[in-house]
Amino acid sequence: MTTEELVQQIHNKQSFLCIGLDTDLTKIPNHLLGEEDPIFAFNKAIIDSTHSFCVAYKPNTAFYEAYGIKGWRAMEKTIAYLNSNYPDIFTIADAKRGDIGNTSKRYAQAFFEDLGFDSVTIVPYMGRDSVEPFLNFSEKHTILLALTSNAGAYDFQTKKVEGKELYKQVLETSKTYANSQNLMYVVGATKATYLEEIRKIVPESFLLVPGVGAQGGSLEEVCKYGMTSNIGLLVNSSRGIIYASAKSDFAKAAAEKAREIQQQMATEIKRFKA
Ligand SMILES: O=c1ccn([C@@H]2O[C@H](COP(=O)(O)O)[C@@H](O)[C@H]2O)c(=O)[nH]1
Repeated sequence: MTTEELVQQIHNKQSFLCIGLDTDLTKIPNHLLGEEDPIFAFNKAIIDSTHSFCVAYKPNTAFYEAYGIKGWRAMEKTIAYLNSNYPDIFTIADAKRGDIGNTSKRYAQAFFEDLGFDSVTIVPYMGRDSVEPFLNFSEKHTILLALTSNAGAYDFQTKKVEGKELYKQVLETSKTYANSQNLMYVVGATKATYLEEIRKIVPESFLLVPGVGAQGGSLEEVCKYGMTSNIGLLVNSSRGIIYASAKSDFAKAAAEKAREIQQQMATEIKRFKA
C-alpha cells in the first residue's frame, strides 16, 4: 500500500487507529479454545467487528511464534484473511527484526513477499546495511524503532552520543538511507512530549505510536505534538481493545472500544484542521 492510499483511508474513516493483534491463548474466551485454530478464530472475529473503525492491524509476531508452527500458521491465515477481505487496511508485522544485510534481505522476503505484510518493525542499531534491504521494496514500509514506549527506552535511546540523543541520531541518519521515503518510525505514546523535537527532524514521516490504553499514554498529547497535515500517525492499542471483554461478547466489546477511540480521533482531526 502506498502512503497516499493510507492517508486516503485515514480521511475516509476519520481514524488513524491501529489495532494490535497480540493474541494470547490464556486471554481469549474459553469457548474459542475448542475451535480448530482458536487464534485465527479470535482474530477473524475481532477483525470482522472492528475493521470500520481502524486503518491498520498489527499482529505482534511474538504472540504467534510462542505457539510454534501452529502460531505461525495462524498469523499467515490472519494476514491472508486481511489481504483478501479488507485490502484497504494497512498491515504491520511487529517483528522488530534487523541483521547483517544478507540476512535482512531474507527477513524482508519473509514479511513482504511470503506473508504479504505492508510493513515491518525494525531495530535500527545494526545500521544502514541492516535496514536498506527492507527499504528496497517499493510500496512497502519499514518502521524503525526511534523512541520506544517502555521504561527501558531511557537506558540508551535518550542518552547522548557525540552530543546528541541516540533516538535523534537514528532519525537523522536513517533519512540518508537509500529509499528513505519508505521509512516510518515507532515513537511510544508514553513519550508524547518528545514528539515536538521528533517532528523537527521528521516533519512529515508516519509514526507508529503504541502505548495508549494498557500502557497509559495519552491520545490527546500524541495528537497535540505529533499530528501533521497528512495526520502522520498510526496510534496502536492492543490489549485495551481486543480484551475489552473475556466473555462471548468479546467481538462486540472490542468494536465498542474501537469505535470510542475512532470518535476521539475524529475529534482530534477536526481540531487540527480548524
Ligand atoms: O515501543 C514500543 C514498540 C512496540 N510496542 C508493541 O505495541 C503493542 C502495545 O500493546 P498494548 O497492549 O496496547 O500495550 C505490543 O505489541 C508491544 O509489543 C510497544 O508497546 N512499544
